[in-house]
Amino acid sequence: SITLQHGAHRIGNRTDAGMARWRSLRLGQFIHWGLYAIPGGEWKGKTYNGAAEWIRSWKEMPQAEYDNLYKQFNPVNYQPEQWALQAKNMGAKYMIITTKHHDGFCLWPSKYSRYTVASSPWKKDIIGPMVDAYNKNGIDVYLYFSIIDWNHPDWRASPKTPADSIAYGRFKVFVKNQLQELLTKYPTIKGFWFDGTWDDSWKNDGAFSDELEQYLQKIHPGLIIGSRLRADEKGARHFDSNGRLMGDYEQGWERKLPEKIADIHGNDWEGVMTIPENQWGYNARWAGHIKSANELIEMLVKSTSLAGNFVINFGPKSDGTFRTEEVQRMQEIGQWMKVNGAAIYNGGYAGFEKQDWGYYIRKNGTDSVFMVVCNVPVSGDLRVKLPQQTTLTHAATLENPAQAITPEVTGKNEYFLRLETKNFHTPVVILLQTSRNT
Ligand SMILES: C[C@@H]1N[C@@H](C#Cc2ccccc2)[C@H](O)[C@@H]1O
Repeated sequence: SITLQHGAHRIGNRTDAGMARWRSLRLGQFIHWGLYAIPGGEWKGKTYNGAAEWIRSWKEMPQAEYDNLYKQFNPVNYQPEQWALQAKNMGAKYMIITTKHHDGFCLWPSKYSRYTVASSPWKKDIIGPMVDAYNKNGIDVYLYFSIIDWNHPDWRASPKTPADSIAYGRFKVFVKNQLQELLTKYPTIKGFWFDGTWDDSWKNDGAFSDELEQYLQKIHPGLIIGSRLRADEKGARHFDSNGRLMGDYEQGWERKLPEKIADIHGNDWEGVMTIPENQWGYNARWAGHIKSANELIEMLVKSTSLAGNFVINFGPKSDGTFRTEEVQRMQEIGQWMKVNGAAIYNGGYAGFEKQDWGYYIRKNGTDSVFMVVCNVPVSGDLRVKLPQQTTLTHAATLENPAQAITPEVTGKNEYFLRLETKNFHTPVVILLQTSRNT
């Protein structure tokens, strides 16, 4: 390995209580909300085919016109308490809100910028009431913050001249000030979710990203910050030039998930997922494949089975309401979580041989293992192969815990569980009590 000043400062996962809590939450809600919800993927009769929150970069969108959308930001139907209750009923235990996306518009009245809600017809702080409402409902809040800021005069993707470098130096002070301001105004937040850290200016300044992370931890000990913030002094991101994870969890799983346990290299990780293929902000026209509640539940189960968190994204409309399809997903997922949440919260890798019918999840630190059946075999027989020296002592679904399923023992550590019925409309969860033969 090579000597690095600004690589990973810790080997292995965090072991403190704050990180253990993050690890137990498993299901999060992402919210992308901002000026981009006003055009909603369309402009003057034309449809933007990219991600709605990137419409400012579309050649058909005059940047000055986009930058003036703040004069229309007035979410008269914004009800943070309703948002929080809806998230609670979905079973989300944490929420990530865009305080500022790449367009630079701040959903809080920052004293370091005029490009904020304070300048809009709405005038009031959006973030504060949201943090309060979610915390009141027992949901932790993380603040999304984009380093890229297309609106700020000192932002540079790739400084070319000495003047660029001086401007970008001012920009770094602005970033540090805004982050300190967010921590001061919203002290109950549990961490930052950084984005927009791929440009040269950031990638080639590993020292600053390192110093910034240490500064934030100093003023707010225990903050949880993913790997996307950091670069090392050689421009390596997420993993330093020695292959070690920087930050508190791997934050690269965006619209994709690991397939097997080897893919996570023992690191804490989090997957973030859109319901359409690639829309984070509100898009009036949802085209392409729209994920069903069952698809999202299976992704949540898969993530939990691989010891990771799973965050589902929602893009509220400019008036502060959610589109019907998103409300339906939250309700359907919530119904499943009400019955089966015990398999998700505090769930982790079981260490059992993967079977075709679905996923194993171990309740962390116990001998309780859940089978989540997503693919019901036409035979109705579920094969369970246990590790050596492990025996099955009891099995029953979470839906009918009093109705034990008598396993058929077929050989060394192998059982078949027969399902009473094969017609399920959502993944079915069976709790296995096992014991290790010491
Ligand atoms: C969490 C997500 N990250 C942002 C992005 C991006 C992006 C930008 C360029 C190439 C590939 C992905 C999206 O706008 C959304 O905020």
